Amino acid sequence: MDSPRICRWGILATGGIARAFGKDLSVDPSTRSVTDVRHELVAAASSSSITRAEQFLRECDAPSHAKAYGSYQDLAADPNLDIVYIATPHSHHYQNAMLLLEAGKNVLCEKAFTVNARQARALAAKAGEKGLFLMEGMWTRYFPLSTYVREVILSDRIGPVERVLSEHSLPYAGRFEDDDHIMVNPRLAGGILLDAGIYSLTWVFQALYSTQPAATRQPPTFKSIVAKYAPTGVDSMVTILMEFPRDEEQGGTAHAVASCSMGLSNDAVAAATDSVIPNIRIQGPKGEIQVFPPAYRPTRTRLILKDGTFEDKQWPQPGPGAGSGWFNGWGSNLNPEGQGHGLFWEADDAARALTNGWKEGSRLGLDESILIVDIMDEIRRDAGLEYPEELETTDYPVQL
Ligand SMILES: NC(=O)C1=CN([C@@H]2O[C@H](COP(=O)(O)OP(=O)(O)OC[C@H]3O[C@@H](n4cnc5c(N)ncnc54)[C@H](OP(=O)(O)O)[C@@H]3O)[C@@H](O)[C@H]2O)C=CC1
Ligand SMILES: O=C1OC[C@@H](O)[C@H](O)[C@H]1O
Repeated sequence: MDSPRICRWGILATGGIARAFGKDLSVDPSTRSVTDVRHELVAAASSSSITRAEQFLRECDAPSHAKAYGSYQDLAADPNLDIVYIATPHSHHYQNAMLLLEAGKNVLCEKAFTVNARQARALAAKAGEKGLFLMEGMWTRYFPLSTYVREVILSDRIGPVERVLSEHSLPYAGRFEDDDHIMVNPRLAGGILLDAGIYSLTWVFQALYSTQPAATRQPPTFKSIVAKYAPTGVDSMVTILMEFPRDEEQGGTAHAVASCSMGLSNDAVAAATDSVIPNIRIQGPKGEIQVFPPAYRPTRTRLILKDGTFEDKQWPQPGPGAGSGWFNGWGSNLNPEGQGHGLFWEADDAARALTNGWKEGSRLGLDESILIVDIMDEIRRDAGLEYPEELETTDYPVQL
């Protein structure tokens, strides 16, 4: 057997998800039956201070030779990296990714990919021009649970999908210390759509778009309703009604409802209390596949078929991992000590792509990332939601 390819990672930013990702890189891949790739955290940069980057590397158990940088520019100039993971707020993804691509770095960029689709297209074009790998870090697509759900759909066990109900809310309202919080600050491209709605859309797209034949699948038409968070004007609740054309053989259209809220508790409370209420339901004429909360990191599915089949499955994240100590807004520890977080699945996919010379993620290509940002653009436009000009621009470099 060939020895695994070691992928040398840099991490840009040192916040919550950066720490979870950094810790996941050190989880032994054999615990998830992965033998072709391994990861090494070899550098991290903090825009706050080099001391912060040093502390971050220690928290992530990075090897002693890992380099700490006090600026993102210094990280971009490091010649010893295979790829860089961007973990800044949405507002900064475009500028950060452009910095890295210009410096010749492969990039894995956290969701939501960019503030708008013009920026997503500009990044895809830059990556293409430079022959670099570029992927949106929509980790949920890479879980074995998601592979199983897609297989259920592709194997026709529930028949052609007719409807998807997809919900992801976070119980944050009233819990922000101030209006600078990442979730509600327009200067950080806050708002529930880019933060959480993208997961509701992810499940709709896994069921009704990426599982359809590439040659015939078509973008949906849709309508949306948006409520706003009064103190800052960002979106606080979004409901999207979608209609997907189906191919000639299936006929008609499939419907989807994708919703998200920063004030409701159904997702997090359901996860904390082990509720039996699914928040994703993918329905066809022969039955349905359900996914239980939270939608971004589900660990439980249920298949119910009209022939009497009842298939419950648990999908714990492998470990042992270091635990990120990552709490949701309801106080539930989403990644207790001893468990992996689950970000290693997307890291594996990116590392595998580098080995094979692929330029995009295998479960979410750039075209689909761009299409989803296009939809979010239109929802924001219809609701009169615009971020500050320097966040929406495709100019580079712009100081934010
Ligand atoms: N996949 C998932 O499950 C999750 C994904 N996310 C996504 O990850 C990204 C970051 O979220 P999260 O880690 O929660 O955010 P945090 O606020 O915890 O961290 C963001 C980091 O970005 C850097 N940063 C640079 N400029 C700014 C700025 N002007 N204001 C604030 N931070 C800045 C800081 O690092 P430094 O000072 O070191 O430069 C900061 O620590 C978002 O895109 C979010 O949607 C978030 C949570 C979960
Ligand atoms: O991606 C995310 O998943 C989990 C949420 O708690 C967080 O707000 C979001 O950014």
